[in-house]
Amino acid sequence: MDYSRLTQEEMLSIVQNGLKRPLTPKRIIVAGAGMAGLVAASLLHAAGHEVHLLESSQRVGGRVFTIRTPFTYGNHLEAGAMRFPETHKLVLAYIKKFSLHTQEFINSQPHDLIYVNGIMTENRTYEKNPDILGFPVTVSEKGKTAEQLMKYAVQPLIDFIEQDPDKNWPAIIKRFQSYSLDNFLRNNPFGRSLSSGAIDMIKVLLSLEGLPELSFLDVFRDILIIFINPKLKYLEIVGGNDQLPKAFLPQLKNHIFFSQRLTRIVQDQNKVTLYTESPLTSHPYVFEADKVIITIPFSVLNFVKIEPFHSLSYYKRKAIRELHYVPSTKIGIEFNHRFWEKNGLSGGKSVTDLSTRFTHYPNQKRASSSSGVVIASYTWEDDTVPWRSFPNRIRVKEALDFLSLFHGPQVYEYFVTGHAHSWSLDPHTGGAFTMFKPYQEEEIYEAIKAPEGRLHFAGEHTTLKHGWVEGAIESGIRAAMEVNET
Ligand SMILES: Cc1cc2nc3c(=O)[nH]c(=O)nc-3n(C[C@H](O)[C@H](O)[C@H](O)COP(=O)(O)OP(=O)(O)OC[C@H]3O[C@@H](n4cnc5c(N)ncnc54)[C@H](O)[C@@H]3O)c2cc1C
Ligand SMILES: O=C(O)C(=O)Cc1ccccc1
Repeated sequence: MDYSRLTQEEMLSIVQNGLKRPLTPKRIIVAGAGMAGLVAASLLHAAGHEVHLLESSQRVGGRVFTIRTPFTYGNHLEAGAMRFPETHKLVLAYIKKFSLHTQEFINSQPHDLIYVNGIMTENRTYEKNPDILGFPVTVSEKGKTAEQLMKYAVQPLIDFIEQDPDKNWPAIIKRFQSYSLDNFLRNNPFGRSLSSGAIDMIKVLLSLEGLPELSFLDVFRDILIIFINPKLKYLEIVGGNDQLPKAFLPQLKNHIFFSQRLTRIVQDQNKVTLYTESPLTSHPYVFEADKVIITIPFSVLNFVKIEPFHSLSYYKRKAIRELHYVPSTKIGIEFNHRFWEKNGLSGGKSVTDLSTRFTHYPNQKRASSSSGVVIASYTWEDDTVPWRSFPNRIRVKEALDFLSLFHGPQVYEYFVTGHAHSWSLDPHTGGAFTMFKPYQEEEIYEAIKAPEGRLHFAGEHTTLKHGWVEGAIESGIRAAMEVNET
């Protein structure tokens, strides 16, 4: 059975009630203690299997990564997942299951600053008169915001999907999986092609300028449907999103081997043998299992020898080689006074065509201290490449200088400290999240998630919710069902 066809209701029921008890418990190893691995291990352990996790780092959470050092106590940088759309019901179900406190993640608001084409304005002014930014749009495109222009280009697609999602998505994939984002916007199949000025406006204001060659469908599904919906609300966990992966520790802490980097997998008729080494000491270890769930990002799975060669299909190996991981860098800067709040920015963001691109301000209305950490820069794909080349010290300094263009020299007066995380330099992930290139959805999506003998696969990359915790959870449930039922 293809458990990736489980409905949201079926998955929510599994989160609440667990899996059915197996006839014969198995020895199961889960490689990777990110959200996918934790969910799969939690469900299988509760069902009665003997479960262990192998994790190369020294923490759980993976790309849910709340960085607290070097910031003042109570402050942190969400280097990975920072916002959960209210439509991501599986994330919300686990937040509720663990009784975690949330608050609104304010994704945008009227006082958001925009500094583009040398013009400084606020979101509320731009929304009334988008042409203020000076993009060379056509007469028919005048008076429309980037979100409105994007919606105009994709509305026929949204309408077709809404008619009958289950029936229509396969046809959409067939017809549009060859389109890159750029190609779809320039040669719109619905006769709604946009001018290059309008496309520039969309790419700058929606932070898409770095990924025009990526699959239009993937960008549409993972980013556009979400970010062009002004009514959609987002949540964050008060005190740090890492409380979500850490909430699995009471159940799993005695079943996780940390600092165990998987280097080799050998499967035979009766078992799987896993070879690891400690990244700290290079000491080798060996583990055996009846079934294995691999949640390791394919970017780093390329460095794991999987034997015998034909224990993986041609298309699985092709997928592991080819799957694209978007680079991303986040730079957090702590200030001892939340000066941005006097401009009405509690939460919300600044958007610019300068190298910092998106800046996110913390929602700290209830904070006890006067300090706060701003995500001074959040970049994706090509936009993040220049930031990778600098050491952290320079990244923080450059980001602070860019911030001074928005907020003046007070940024230097209130500056406390800063820290940056570049995901493509992270040896545990090798990138931020997957995004398909054109044609990959039809060519390798099924192979990415398909089991291969005793090996099962989970992780955000094995779903069509690339770049979201919801996808990781969904995959963990699916893989747990596969292992439990076979
Ligand atoms: C910059 C950024 C921003 C994001 N923003 C959001 C957001 O706002 N909202 C949202 O919902 N999602 C967001 N995401 C996506 C979300 O964080 C991920 O989709 C999700 O956390 C992935 O979980 P996973 O279990 O699939 O993979 P991971 O979390 O990567 O877990 C894989 C685990 O495997 C371990 N590992 C790697 N190699 C080995 C090895 N050889 N041996 C053993 N263990 C190994 C890793 O250390 C890691 O713990 C963001 C991600 C990034 C990077
Ligand atoms: O919310 C974010 O910042 C994310 O990372 C979500 C996301 C998912 C897929 C592509 C880009 C961003």
